[in-house]
Amino acid sequence: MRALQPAPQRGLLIVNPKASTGSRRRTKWVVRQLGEVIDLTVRKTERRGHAEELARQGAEEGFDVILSLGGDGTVNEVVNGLLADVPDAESAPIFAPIPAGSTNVFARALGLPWDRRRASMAIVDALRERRTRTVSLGRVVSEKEDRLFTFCAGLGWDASVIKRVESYRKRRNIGAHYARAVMAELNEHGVEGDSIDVELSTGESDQSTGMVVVQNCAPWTYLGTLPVNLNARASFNAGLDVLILRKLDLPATTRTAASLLVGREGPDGEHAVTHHDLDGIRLRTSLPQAFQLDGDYLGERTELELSSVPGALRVAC
Ligand SMILES: Nc1ncnc2c1ncn2[C@@H]1O[C@H](COP(=O)(O)OP(=O)(O)OP(=O)(O)O)[C@@H](O)[C@H]1O
Repeated sequence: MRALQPAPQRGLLIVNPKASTGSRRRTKWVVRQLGEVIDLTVRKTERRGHAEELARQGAEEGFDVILSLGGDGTVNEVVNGLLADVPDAESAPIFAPIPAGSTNVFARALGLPWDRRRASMAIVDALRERRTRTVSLGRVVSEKEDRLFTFCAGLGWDASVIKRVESYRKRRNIGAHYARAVMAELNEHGVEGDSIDVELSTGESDQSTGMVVVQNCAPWTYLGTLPVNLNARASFNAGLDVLILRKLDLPATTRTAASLLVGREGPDGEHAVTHHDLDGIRLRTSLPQAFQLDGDYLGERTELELSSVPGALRVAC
């Protein structure tokens, strides 16, 4: 007598057709590969915010697995949607990020290969073998939102640069756009902004006049295959890490930039301090400052409450 096979998992693939390295051909290939291992439904996004609605609806409909095919913006929306109405990770669908953006930080931080085809096949294998792992997330509450983030949040200078990169619209050559945005930002505003007051859950406090970057995992981003580490010890198995750039002048910025690109440990010194494994961080500014979440510019904010959400999400990987 043959052993009973478990029923195939029901999967929902949420496709962002506008993602920078997606295509119809690639979507077809991904759908074919996934169709071999799960009972698959495919839905496409039509606008910003739609992936979140589709994921929320998918969780309500009882899909076992929800996958994104897009970049980190789509990952952020899908994760927020699938966890919106559930009490814990165990009650939510399993998530898997199939990379189709330009940097795909979350997927790569999970250990998926840089090569997009190999990354997709790694997810297919994990689904076939029903391999999952649970990771932490970050949460940000401000005057405008209450959202989860998968890898980072930033207030100040890095968010201003991201705003510029988005305004160039990054179809190709993200590295060149990034360099151009950094130079334009330096020329126009320099690196010193209004001060940001920082309060840590440990009771310590500090002040920054450049930027504060909070991470849920490492690295902060990639330039091509090169990881850029601001908080090199940040991990899915720990609380949040934070980098506070205290006071910046141009030579210090150049040294910090060099240590980010060349070193693996991230910056540390009199101008830049990091803190590891925190439960929470509160940021306050007198004037609104640029804010980014998972690499998407979201506008300006004056007050952010960031906290770690341990064991928040189950991922197939
Ligand atoms: N059909 C659509 N039309 C326009 N925008 C969309 C559509 N679907 C999703 N979006 C938005 O596109 C934004 C960018 O998507 P995503 O991050 O997936 O790709 P990307 O920009 O290519 O990735 P990366 O940031 O890694 O380069 C997201 O914020 C998402 O809300």
